[in-house]
Amino acid sequence: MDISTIGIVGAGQMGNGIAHVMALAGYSVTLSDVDQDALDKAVALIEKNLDRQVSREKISAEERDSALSRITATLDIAKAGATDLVIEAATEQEAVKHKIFESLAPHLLPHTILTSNTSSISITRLASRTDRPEKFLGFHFMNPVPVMQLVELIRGIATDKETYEACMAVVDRLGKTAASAEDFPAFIVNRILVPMINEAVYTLYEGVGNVRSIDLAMKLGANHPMGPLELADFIGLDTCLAIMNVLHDGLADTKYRPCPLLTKYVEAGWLGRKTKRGFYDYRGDEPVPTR
Ligand SMILES: CC(=O)CC(=O)SCCNC(=O)CCNC(=O)[C@H](O)C(C)(C)COP(=O)(O)OP(=O)(O)OC[C@H]1O[C@@H](n2cnc3c(N)ncnc32)[C@H](O)[C@@H]1OP(=O)(O)O
Ligand SMILES: NC(=O)C1=CN([C@@H]2O[C@H](COP(=O)(O)OP(=O)(O)OC[C@H]3O[C@@H](n4cnc5c(N)ncnc54)[C@H](OP(=O)(O)O)[C@@H]3O)[C@@H](O)[C@H]2O)C=CC1
Repeated sequence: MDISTIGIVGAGQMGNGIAHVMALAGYSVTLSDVDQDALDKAVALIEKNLDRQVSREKISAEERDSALSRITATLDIAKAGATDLVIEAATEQEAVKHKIFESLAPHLLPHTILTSNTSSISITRLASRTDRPEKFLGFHFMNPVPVMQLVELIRGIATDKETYEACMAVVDRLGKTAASAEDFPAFIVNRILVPMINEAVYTLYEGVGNVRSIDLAMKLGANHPMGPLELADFIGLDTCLAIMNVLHDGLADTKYRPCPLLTKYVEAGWLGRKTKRGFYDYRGDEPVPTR
């Protein structure tokens, strides 16, 4: 099946990155959100990131302009539904995602493939509430989308071969690499990465190190490009907590217990970079550790 139009639901940090790479690869993109402010910010950020690519001579000014002309931002979810491939990239809450797939249902074309960029939630369960579980796939990009090479593809129990192959062809056209994961809580990357981040928060909670020393230790001691707390702020602490809850509930093992300190930051609304405060405070010129 040939895919030329893409609908993205959710214009947060992942939605804007996915719109960016899809438009650059020549797809016609409809980006939707419930919030006009989120849409405006997403388009401005895409423009800024494309400009940076032009200034670093990764793309030409013409490629930037035609990519931008292929993106339509809208509050109308119906327009995102009437496309060849829908990628849901809204907040990591199962109820929110079910509601989005329900709202999309009347607007889908008969051949529309439905996917979710979820970090952790069961693809089989999301698919089972739609009219097309065989045309449903986990399409999991990594953050920042324009930079990261990997896309995890997760088949639900009913996903058919044609759907998987059509999405694999999209990954190829983006110049990215796919890894297949089975549909178990948090798939591959986050099953390994997010418990490590949670352990870093326990390390902070128990006073083994402070924010700076924990991040420094993992950057210089394990050659990670970002320390685990810096990375948690980058991902979003609400998303990290949601993933730990899916692992804890789905695998029923206490080793996935979310650290109470992570919960406390989320309860405070200190969600990391996106709210300008998390394990670091980003309101000044330089990030300042909050512990
Ligand atoms: C939670 C989930 O479900 C799954 C996940 O995504 S988990 C998170 C996975 N991601 C990671 O682990 C990221 C870890 N961090 C890194 O790899 C690096 O710190 C990084 C790539 C983000 C930045 O690298 P860096 O060397 O410190 O920064 P910098 O030199 O400024 O940037 C490198 C390139 O990335 C680009 N870049 C950096 N941040 C970007 C962003 N947010 N958006 C777009 N492009 C970005 C820069 O423009 C630069 O591009 P060029 O090479 O074309 O010049
Ligand atoms: N952050 C990361 O590193 C990664 C995240 N993911 C996954 O991608 C998805 C999005 O994450 P991310 O972009 O970080 O989250 P963000 O919080 O940055 O963005 C989520 C966006 O979805 C919007 N939204 C909420 N409800 C709806 C709705 N009903 N309809 C349309 N839009 C809605 C939010 O609007 P508002 O702000 O108004 O609520 C917000 O603009 C999640 O499933 C996450 O797990 C996957 C890979 C990496």
